[in-house]
Amino acid sequence: MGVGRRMKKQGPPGLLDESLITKKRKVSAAAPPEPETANGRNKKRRTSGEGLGVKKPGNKNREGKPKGGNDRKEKKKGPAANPPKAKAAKPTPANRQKAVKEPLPAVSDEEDNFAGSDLGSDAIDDPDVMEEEIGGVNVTGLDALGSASEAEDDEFDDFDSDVADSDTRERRGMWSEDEDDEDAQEKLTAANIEGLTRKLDLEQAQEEADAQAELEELQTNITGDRPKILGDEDEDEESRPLAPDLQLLRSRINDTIRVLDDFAKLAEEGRSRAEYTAQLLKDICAYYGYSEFLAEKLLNLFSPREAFAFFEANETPRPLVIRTNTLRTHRRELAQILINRGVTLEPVGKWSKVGLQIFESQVPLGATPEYLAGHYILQAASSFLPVMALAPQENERVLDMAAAPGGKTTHIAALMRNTGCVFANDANKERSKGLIGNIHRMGVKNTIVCNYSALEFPRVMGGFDRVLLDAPCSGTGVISKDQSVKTNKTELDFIKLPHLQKQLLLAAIDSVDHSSKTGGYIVYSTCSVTVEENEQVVHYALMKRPNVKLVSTGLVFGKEGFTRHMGKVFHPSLKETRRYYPHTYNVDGFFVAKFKKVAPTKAGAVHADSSVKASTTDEVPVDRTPILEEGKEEEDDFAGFDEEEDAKIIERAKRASLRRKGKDPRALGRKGKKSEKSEKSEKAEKAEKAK
Ligand SMILES: C[S@@+](CC[C@H](N)C(=O)[O-])C[C@H]1O[C@@H](n2cnc3c(N)ncnc32)[C@H](O)[C@@H]1O
Repeated sequence: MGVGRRMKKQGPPGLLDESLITKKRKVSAAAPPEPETANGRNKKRRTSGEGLGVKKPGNKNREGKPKGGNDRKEKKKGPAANPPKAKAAKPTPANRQKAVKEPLPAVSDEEDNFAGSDLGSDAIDDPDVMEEEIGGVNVTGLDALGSASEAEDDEFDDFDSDVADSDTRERRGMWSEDEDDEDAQEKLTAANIEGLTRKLDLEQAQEEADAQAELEELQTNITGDRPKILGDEDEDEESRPLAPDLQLLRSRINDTIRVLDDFAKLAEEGRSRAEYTAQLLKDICAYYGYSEFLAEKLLNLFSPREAFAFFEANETPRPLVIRTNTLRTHRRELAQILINRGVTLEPVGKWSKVGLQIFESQVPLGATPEYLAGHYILQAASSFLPVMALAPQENERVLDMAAAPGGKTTHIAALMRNTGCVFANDANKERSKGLIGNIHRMGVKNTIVCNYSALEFPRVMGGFDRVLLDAPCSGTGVISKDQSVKTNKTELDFIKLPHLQKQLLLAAIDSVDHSSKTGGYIVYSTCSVTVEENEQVVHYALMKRPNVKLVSTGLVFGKEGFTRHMGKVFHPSLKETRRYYPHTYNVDGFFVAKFKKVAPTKAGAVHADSSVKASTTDEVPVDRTPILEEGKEEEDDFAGFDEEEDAKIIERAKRASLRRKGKDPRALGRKGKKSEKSEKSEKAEKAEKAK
């Protein structure tokens, strides 16, 4: 049982990062969000997770002092050291959880988002699992990503400004969409003020705790001890207790990280870095409940200290966020109504004009009249990002390749103001029903739902102005929502999934019209943080399709993608891609890459066996990119409804199919010729008769 589970049993987790909000508020509202240092994160965490009954990083234990003594000492410290507890009269995470944990509608548009992937439980199909999250409201502020007190333009504004909100605009208050409505704004703020005040109280308490923690750490560092962490070589493994001592584990994780941070000074004589790293890996697996395979993969993405922050963040839920459906309403109107219903909320930050972060709610957010009328959708904040990067324009033709249950499709349609045409495709029929439901509920009228394996594109249809591939993935970015990811991912998953993702991405590229007057873009996203599913997939596509290049995502925050990792070197333009982590931005882990297609795909670049059926859970994915006619390299790769060409492709597919079955494909040719002949003689007969 992982710590997450344990926490569920023992009560809700502590605050994720309240101080992040406070700190960000101190900097200029116009300043772009900056990632928190892993160090800073750790300090904050020291004050949370009390329900665990374990020590937090930086406590006195890591100095080798008796644990029990430290516990007592900490209790004595009182409110400053443990703000959430000290503020008992204030709303606690448990209160908040209770407030929003109301029954949800039986059929939720977005529920069961992890089910039914083509890759079954191996692939995470939807990071927007917000319905399930309602019980886990976290007061952490997404406004850490930008000030909440930013000018709010009408959500129907030109999209570019949605992506990169102008910093030069005057600040007009939290909700105002124009300068004449200060009264309305005052009312709204007053209604919401109670909840926000409580939040600020918590922030203050958190700050005090941080200061205390910093002091402690300073004291620890002054002592400059060399903690005894590693066991002796001749130590008997079997003599160790079976059940891990969580307190000890956590303390040792802290100490190990401290040693790895300052190896020369703190490591024991004759011990190597590798030994400490191995110990850390073991302890992380035992403490958080990861398989060693996955923990190592994740550990390798970060410095030890940052990895710890990442693993910690996976133990707490991300903030609950809703996206305003601008086809139906405006964010301020929606906020007003929800506040009147007893919801405490705030804009997610200046990076989005449509997101609202929910702090508490007296009503079930998945069953309000506004929800049922499609005024909003429960959607993880990071799920806004791929669509913002895609930046669909009015009157374009857009393909959403893996669309169910439609969080991003409905966002795309809203940005296009219901003009043009969106093709929302998903290989999973069951999930497509949820997609259709969301499309109807949210008043989307420019979208056609289809049910193909996306590997079939562009043979199904091509020539799109923009394509979004929000690919099925392992879900290592959303572990806080699905703790099973910690143990159910195997080496094979990280072979099969990237293989499928690569083929899907090639299909996405081949489905775009490079000569589109307004677009020619492809966005690839996953809710995973592994390099195999992200940089490696993008790098593969760049190698296979020299007719695309990576361009800026236009997103105002996010960490650069890797250009090298564990000895692998990727194309330098990978720095244009963006990574999102729960511990840096308090959003789900995500990856976003944006390509521009600059030329048609050369026919020679595409080789596939199109006879194989769409991928299913058990199949090892195979290359199913479309077959283009050889000798037509210079032509556009638009794959519309060219009957003659389609007939040839089908013929080739049939031959390939026969070959695969061990049959002679020439039989098909003979049959084909025969039928051609008989067709001719039939025509001749008819002509005779007509005479
Ligand atoms: C990450 S989810 C998509 C979430 C969706 N974009 C949203 O925002 O609501 C991935 C989706 O890919 C679908 N999928 C898996 N394999 C596919 C394939 N070969 N072709 C098309 N869709 C596929 C799954 O059914 C799943 O709905």
